Amino acid sequence: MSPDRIQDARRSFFSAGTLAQNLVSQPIQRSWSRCAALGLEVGSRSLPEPLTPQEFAAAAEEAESFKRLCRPELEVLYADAEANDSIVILTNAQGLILDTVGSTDFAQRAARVALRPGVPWTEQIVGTNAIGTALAEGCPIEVRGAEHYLECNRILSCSATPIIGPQGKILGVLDLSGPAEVHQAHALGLVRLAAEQIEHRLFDRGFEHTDLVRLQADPSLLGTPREGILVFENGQLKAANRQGLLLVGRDYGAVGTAAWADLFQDGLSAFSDTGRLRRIGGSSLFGRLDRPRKKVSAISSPQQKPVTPRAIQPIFDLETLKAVGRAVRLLDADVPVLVWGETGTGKEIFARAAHERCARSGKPFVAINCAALPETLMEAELFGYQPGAFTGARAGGSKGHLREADGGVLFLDEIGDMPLALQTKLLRVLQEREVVPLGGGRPAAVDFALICATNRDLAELVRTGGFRSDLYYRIAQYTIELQPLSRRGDRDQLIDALWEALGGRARRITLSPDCLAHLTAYHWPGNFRQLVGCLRAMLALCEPGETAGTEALPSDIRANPAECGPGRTRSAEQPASLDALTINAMQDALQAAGGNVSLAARRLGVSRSTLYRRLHGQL
Ligand SMILES: Nc1ncnc2c1ncn2[C@@H]1O[C@H](COP(=O)(O)OP(=O)(O)OP(=O)(O)O)[C@@H](O)[C@H]1O
Repeated sequence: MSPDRIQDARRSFFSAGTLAQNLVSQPIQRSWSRCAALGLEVGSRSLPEPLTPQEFAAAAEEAESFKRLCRPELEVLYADAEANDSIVILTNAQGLILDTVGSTDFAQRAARVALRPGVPWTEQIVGTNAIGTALAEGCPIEVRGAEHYLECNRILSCSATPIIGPQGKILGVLDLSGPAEVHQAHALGLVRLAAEQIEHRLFDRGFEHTDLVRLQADPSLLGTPREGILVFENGQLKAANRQGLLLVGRDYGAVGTAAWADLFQDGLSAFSDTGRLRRIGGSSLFGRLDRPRKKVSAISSPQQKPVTPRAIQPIFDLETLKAVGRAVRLLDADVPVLVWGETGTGKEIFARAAHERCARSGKPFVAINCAALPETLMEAELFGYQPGAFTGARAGGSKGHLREADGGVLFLDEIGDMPLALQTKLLRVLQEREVVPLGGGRPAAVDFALICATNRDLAELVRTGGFRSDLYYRIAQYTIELQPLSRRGDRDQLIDALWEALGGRARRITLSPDCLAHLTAYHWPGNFRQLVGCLRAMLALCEPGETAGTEALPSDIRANPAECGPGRTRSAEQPASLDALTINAMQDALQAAGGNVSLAARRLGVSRSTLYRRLHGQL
């Protein structure tokens, strides 16, 4: 919808009180009417109240398994969001923002209208918006600029979709938000696809005792996230995904009410495991039946126990494998290890690999991201607390992550973001090997091996007073540096290995030589995270047996000519335009910074996202 048409629609709705036909979509019109009926002030500038840190911690803990379930898709979208000055948002079923990842620049702008973790974005509180309206309408929606009810939210352009559980209950919302002036035509498609994959994974476990039917009009899509799923217990429809219901022309109202015989002409017991299924009053479909394997009593509900995302085996080059070996020897000798690397270079994956191979492998691996924990909660989360230590504390108290790591390995990610007061406390634990929980109580002995990680210059932080020197010398006895992908000369082999690990070969999807050349030439500022995310997205968009050409690539990678990656040479004969000189200067700065976008942007005196967008032809 063009901005002018939205303005016309606003004028007729807010001044004349009428809804002009077709100026904005029906769902937006319905939402405006709901907001008007609630008496929301369009010009209101008061921001929605965030939850208190304790309330937010409780909500985040409750949603922990849901967040874990959505993590692979968040990583896929993260790469796209960072490149497009946008953020990915995950909320719970009440529209409370649990997580945002993506462009730091845009996240800061979004925070000015309280689009940030800890704030509920329901229609009742912030008027028409993609998250709240997707919840109210129960379907995917895009809300652009002035379609937002409140004037202050016009700076946003957001696409959101509810994530729906097997019984039709909304579990949360996935949203991609960016600046209103940039129309991201593919954003809604991307979040829908991601939600479809999350919803599909919900059927991986918990339905072993039931008849689970996979459906598709095209048999080659059976076994992919595009397939429909219907679950029957004693012939009654008990669960389904959206695609499954669409294929049989029903909605979630059919779950719990419809029977097999209402949907198909062929009897369930007569259906052999794979074949055609004739619908009642419709065309036939291809189906595959997973027959029950376990007794009902042994099964817990899939919503209570969502599956953990399918992770791929890490792929290490020889250098990294040797570094893992060194880390193992250090951990076994009780020497802390510091892993340094740009974002997404696989610092946590590296730490996990070292844990799996070290003497403490049978014991816990506890990973804590010091940048992700709100400062107010970090102390309680790390050191634990006594019952009633503070308002909002869990009744039984908490052991704390340091004690949870007892016997195993503690991984402190983004250690450079730990507040100074906690650095002092952590140093004491490392020296005395005991933890004193908040609110008093007896000190408890702890024994863990320590791996810290950062993408910051800790020595510089020490010089500027942001990091305690004594803690620095304690944790940085041995530093391992992980190379950014921009510096790796084996990117083609790496892409090939990741493609295989992600299932590309198993699904008979090949990368065309041109496509592989683009992927190889690209400098991957988001490193493994961006590369894995990009390959996952390409796999999701390709059909089995297909060859992925350059059209399957995200636009920024496609726009980066294969021969013009880092290390390209400039022709001395060609006169350079101002624009070309700027781009070249940016590319040189990026190369000089070893591919570190933040560092290059700092040196050039421009923002990270300006550098990024400029290099990818978006400015
Ligand atoms: N060696 C690897 N092989 C395969 N995939 C990897 C590898 N390293 C990282 N990844 C992928 O990249 C993602 C990010 O990895 P990880 O969280 O370890 O990076 P990080 O350097 O700790 O990131 P950050 O600095 O943002 O904390 C992983 O979830 C995984 O998908």
